Amino acid sequence: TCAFAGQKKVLAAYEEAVKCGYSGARAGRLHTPHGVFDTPMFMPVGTQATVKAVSPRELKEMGAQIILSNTYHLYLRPGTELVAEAGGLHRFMDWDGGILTDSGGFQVFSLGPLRKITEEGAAFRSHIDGSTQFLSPEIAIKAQMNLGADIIMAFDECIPYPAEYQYAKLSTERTTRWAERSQKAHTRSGQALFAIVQGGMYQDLRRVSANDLVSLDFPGYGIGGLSVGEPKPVMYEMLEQTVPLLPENKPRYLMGVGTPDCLVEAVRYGIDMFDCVFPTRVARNGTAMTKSGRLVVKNAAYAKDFLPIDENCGCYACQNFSRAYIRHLLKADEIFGLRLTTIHNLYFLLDFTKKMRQAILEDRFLSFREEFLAQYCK
Ligand SMILES: Nc1nc(=O)c2cc3nc(NCCN4CCCCC4)[nH]c3cc2[nH]1
Ligand SMILES: [Zn+2]
Repeated sequence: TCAFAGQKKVLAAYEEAVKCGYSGARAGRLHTPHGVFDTPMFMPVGTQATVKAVSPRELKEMGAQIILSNTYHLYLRPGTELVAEAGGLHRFMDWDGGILTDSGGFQVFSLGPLRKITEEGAAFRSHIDGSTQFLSPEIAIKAQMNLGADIIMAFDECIPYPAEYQYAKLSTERTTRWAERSQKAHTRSGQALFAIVQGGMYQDLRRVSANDLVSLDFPGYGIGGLSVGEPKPVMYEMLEQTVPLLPENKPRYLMGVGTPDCLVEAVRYGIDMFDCVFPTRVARNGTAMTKSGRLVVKNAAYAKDFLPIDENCGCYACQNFSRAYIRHLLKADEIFGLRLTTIHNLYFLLDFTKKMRQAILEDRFLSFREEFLAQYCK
């Protein structure tokens, strides 16, 4: 096991990671000001200070440990100073578990139309009111200190896919300079600042990015610039190049991933933390996640199906309601229908990472992965 080495200035520490077999899979515990959390972990996404359609009480009940929120959105609305005046994001949204905020590095490039990137930062137009806005490492870090999350992310550029080698090289070098500026601007003790590895889909740039950020010594590392439309084998290859270069005793967070098949592969490479809007987003169009793939509850086939979505699922939806009932609600545009599919999908992924952790601790992760992939149709 890798004992936790003392880290200056931070609490997102990594304790007792248990290696499993010859895979890089490990089960660890993440220390934050709001508790100690088990990894591998899935983090439900609450972009605008709410995980859509579910309450903090329901999140707690289904086993959520850390939830994600977005600096880009909260900076534009309601404003991060306002959240600070409200007592910070935990108070504002009544969540006493862990919170991780993304820095805006992805949202600016994926949401903000018309953007211009310079050494200083990124100029963009607000997707809300079209106003001209600007984010830099300093502004993004100050905004995240105002929000008061337990783990915050360095300001980076998520390189689009595909990208020319030269562009990926220059952007990755700039992201490393932005990481250093993020570090200098980060003065809030007790809050962990993670760097984000870039490098596009180029092995050498991925290695340079990882090595440069490791030498700047962060308490944890995000792996960015993936799940941006590249084929899954390319994503796995980038993980294979990057993860081994990151310190064993620090958490690795694969940003924006994902579906259960991606999670089980990424855990094998040594990833500890995941976030994705996928479970909450597909829930809102009536799709439920199961261990054999997706189940579109809205389909006519389930009109008289009085079984739950998944008979072996312990979630509130599966314990109390049938497919026929949920389908009826969805067809009738009843909000409760979306809530039930969302509760199920979040529970499914939270439970899935719990099952992976258990398999790692019992040294049977590789057979767990085999069995799961055999049953799961993508
Ligand atoms: N700061 C930052 N840097 C990144 O490179 C990054 C890379 C990311 N890649 C994704 N992928 C999300 C893909 N998602 C899948 C489900 C449907 C909506 C899009 N999210 C990301 C977030 C990111 N955040
Ligand atoms: Zn369920």
